[in-house]
Formats: sequence, structure tokens, C-alpha cells
Amino acid sequence: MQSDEKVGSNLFDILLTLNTPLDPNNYDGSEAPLTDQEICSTITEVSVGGTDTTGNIFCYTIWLLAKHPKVLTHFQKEISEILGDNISREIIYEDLEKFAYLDAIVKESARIFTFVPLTPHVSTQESIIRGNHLEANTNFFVGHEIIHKLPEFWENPDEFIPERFLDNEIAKHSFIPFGGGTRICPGKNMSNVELKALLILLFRIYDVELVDKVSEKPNIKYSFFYQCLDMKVVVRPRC
Ligand code: HEM
Repeated sequence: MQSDEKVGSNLFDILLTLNTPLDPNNYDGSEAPLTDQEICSTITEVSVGGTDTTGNIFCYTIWLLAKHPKVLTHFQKEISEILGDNISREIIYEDLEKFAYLDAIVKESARIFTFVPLTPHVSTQESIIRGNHLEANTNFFVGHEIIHKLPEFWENPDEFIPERFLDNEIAKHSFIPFGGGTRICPGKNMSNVELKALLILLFRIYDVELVDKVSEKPNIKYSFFYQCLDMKVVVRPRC
């Protein structure tokens, strides 16, 4: 970055200028707010954690909506009711809180395509989990995807039914796409806001059709998370 460039207020600007004379908070060379290693780790975490995750879930939600036209129509009606028909009207954060049906769509999409199906953990103390005895310091996995498909919590678990998040009380710990406890995903809210805004921006103007209408699933590869390898769509302005 050139020294005469204006520093914006986005996260990368802030991180890249910390500990330098370009720091908008006038870093005076005394104790640095973060070490260089902490800055690098934060940039890596936000880049890795923050792009593939939301991008893939965006694809899966488009795929599900294209496969379930009634759900899409309901969502597009919600868009018109909340934002009106002026397509250049900006979306603000407060609008997103009114989108109850979209919220249910996003949750159901994260349940059907549990992006991170397993996470590794280590027990810090001796515990009994569903009748299984675990010593302290045991390595184990939390099976997010398995939990999201258990028939004791989810009726017709393989079906995409956003209404289940509107009408029913969801059993505690049965819906954990972002994990839970102290290590819950710190990007949860950011991802939800991005995803909802993107879906509104897309579907308030366009209809989307899958090129491959036959396959039962999108083309997915597992590599710690479910990566969407390719998904071709035809996008048409709504009539
Ligand atoms: C739909 C999008 C996302 C999903 C499904 C997701 C899912 C998860 C899950 C399951 C975990 C593990 C939690 C646990 O161990 O219990 C996690 C951790 C994490 N996520 Fe996300 N994530 C998403 C978006 C994001 C975004 C947008 C960011 C950053 C901007 C992010 C950053 C992180 C980080 C840094 C951790 C590690 C937290 C820790 O170990 O303390 N994630 N995420």
C-alpha cells in the first residue's frame, strides 16, 4: 500500500495497517495491539473460514430453491411484502430481521447440506454422553450431519421443509451447523447476514433454473467440509 493511499474501514485495511504509521488509530510505536503472527492468523482465519463456507452454502441454497419452486415463490412473496416492488431500494440490516421465512430457508438449507459434517474435539474431563463413557483427554468427533438427520429430532429428515423451523420447537443441541459452546463459529452472524442479503438480491430480480435437472444431489466433494464442485444455472429476469 502506498503511504498516500486513503485507508478504508474494512477488516483487511484495519489488520494490514495495524502496527504501522498508516494505522487510522494513530499507532504510536509503543505496545502493538496485535503481534504480526496474530495479524497473519486472523487474516488466514477470516479468508479461509469466511469465503468457501458462505459461498458453498449459497450454492446449496440456490440448488434447493430451484428444486422447490413453491418454497421459492413463498420467499419471493416475502421479498415483495418486506421491500416493496422498487428493486433499487437498498437492503438494510433491520430489513433482514423481518425475513422469517428466509431465516427458515437458510436454516433448513444448513441442516440438509451440513457444510461441516464432523468436527474434531478433545474431552477436557471425564463425561458420559448418551450412555457412553468418555475419559478425560479423549479425541472424539461431533457428528453435526448425523445429528441433523436423526429421525428422533427431524421428521422426514431428508426432505427440504423450511416450515419445520417456523412451526416447531427445535430440540436443544439438535441443530448445530456452526458448532456450539465456547468454540462456536465466530463467523455465524456474518455468514447469515451475507447469505440472506445475497439471496434477496438474487431472487428479487431473477429466477434461477438448474441446467442439470436430473441429478438427485449437487456435485459435491468432501474435504473436511462439503465443497460444491460445479453447479450450472440459467438466470432469467423475473417476469
Ligand atoms: C455457513 C457458513 C459457516 C459454517 C457452516 C461454519 C461452520 C463452522 C463450524 C462447524 C465450526 C466448528 C465449531 C466447533 O468446533 O464447535 C467453525 C469454526 C470456525 N469458523 Fe465457521 N462456519 C461458517 C462461516 C464462517 C465465517 C464467515 C467465518 C469467518 C469470517 C468463520 C470462521 C470460523 C473460525 C475462525 C472457526 C474456529 C473457531 C474456534 O475454533 O474457536 N466461519 N465454523
